[in-house]
Amino acid sequence: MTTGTASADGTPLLQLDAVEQVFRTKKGDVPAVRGVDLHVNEGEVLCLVGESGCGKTTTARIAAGLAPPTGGRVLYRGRALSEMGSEEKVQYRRGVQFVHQDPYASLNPIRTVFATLAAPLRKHGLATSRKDAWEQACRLLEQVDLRPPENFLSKYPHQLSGGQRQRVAVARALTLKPSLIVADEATSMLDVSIRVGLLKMLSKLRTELGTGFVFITHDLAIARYFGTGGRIAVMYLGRVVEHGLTEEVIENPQHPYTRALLDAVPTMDDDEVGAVAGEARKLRGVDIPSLLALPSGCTFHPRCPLFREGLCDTADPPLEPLAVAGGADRDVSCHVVREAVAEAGRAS
Ligand SMILES: Nc1ncnc2c1ncn2[C@@H]1O[C@H](COP(=O)(O)OP(=O)(O)OP(=O)(O)O)[C@@H](O)[C@H]1O
Repeated sequence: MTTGTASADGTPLLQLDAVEQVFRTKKGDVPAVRGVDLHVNEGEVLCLVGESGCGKTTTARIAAGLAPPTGGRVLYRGRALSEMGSEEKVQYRRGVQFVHQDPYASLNPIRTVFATLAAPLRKHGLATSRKDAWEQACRLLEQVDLRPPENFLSKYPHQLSGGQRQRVAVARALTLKPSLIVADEATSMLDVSIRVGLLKMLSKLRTELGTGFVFITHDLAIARYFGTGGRIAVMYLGRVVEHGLTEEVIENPQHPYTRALLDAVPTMDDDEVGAVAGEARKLRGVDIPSLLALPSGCTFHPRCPLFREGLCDTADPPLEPLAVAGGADRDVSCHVVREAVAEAGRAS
């Protein structure tokens, strides 16, 4: 599987342009997303990873049009959502679907599976009759491997297992033949064996239907499995700190935060983690700082094993392309790594 393609004129399917999200709370302003630039091409998978609270869900909700950002723009096929007319908005809403972490919360408990799948088909005029809706619903359930579909159509969410509910949620997302699915920790509430089955099914959809994905997960092992052939963006305190091709980032991480996340993946072979400077692999601080009191300079500096006083605590490192030996298209925001790579380049 390879990365997706931009349209003929190079326009991504979906683009976040300097997106910000500040939540106003009684304790103060919470800058949950702080200037995020991301894009996903047709048929491509972009994984968003990072610890709890780093802004993944907020970014996903903005990408799916569920919350307008307080700054920046979201563009679908090159058109800013904020400037779209009503017909364009309908196309966007059909084209980009959201799959929630908790299918039990996202499915209407008083609707059968058939009613859940038929509602968007009817609303968008895609089913001409009840029989047509029933047949389409059967096909959708087969696509998500719920067979025989007739056994499921009359059931209510509480009569299904967690894995089956999430498959119904995916089937509902597929009703409008979307170009992009934004899946927010879609497998995290499931048991491991069921999780693997769902991931396999989503991968199959990716291949068979060519659907693009923004795939949110805190688990790098899952990102590696699902994101193969795509790109990965690692978030920390509302910012992207590293971005590149999934395999390259996972095999040769550059940002100390990405390296620390990979160290925490239990199944990861240590040999697969590349060495930047042979630094300690443990994070210095234990607690992630509060968004209400962000550290100066690089916000990762209080936890960073590469911390350099006077540099990392004063200047905020921009996310910029980094020439990684033998790699391509890497963006990293770290002063120390950038210096090390530049020095290595001068020495060679
Ligand atoms: N509606 C809100 N009001 C105030 N703060 C919020 C709101 N939604 C999210 N936040 C805060 O914004 C930050 C980012 O939250 P977000 O849910 O996007 O992170 P996440 O990486 O998806 O974490 P998790 O995996 O735990 O959901 C967190 O500090 C969270 O507490």
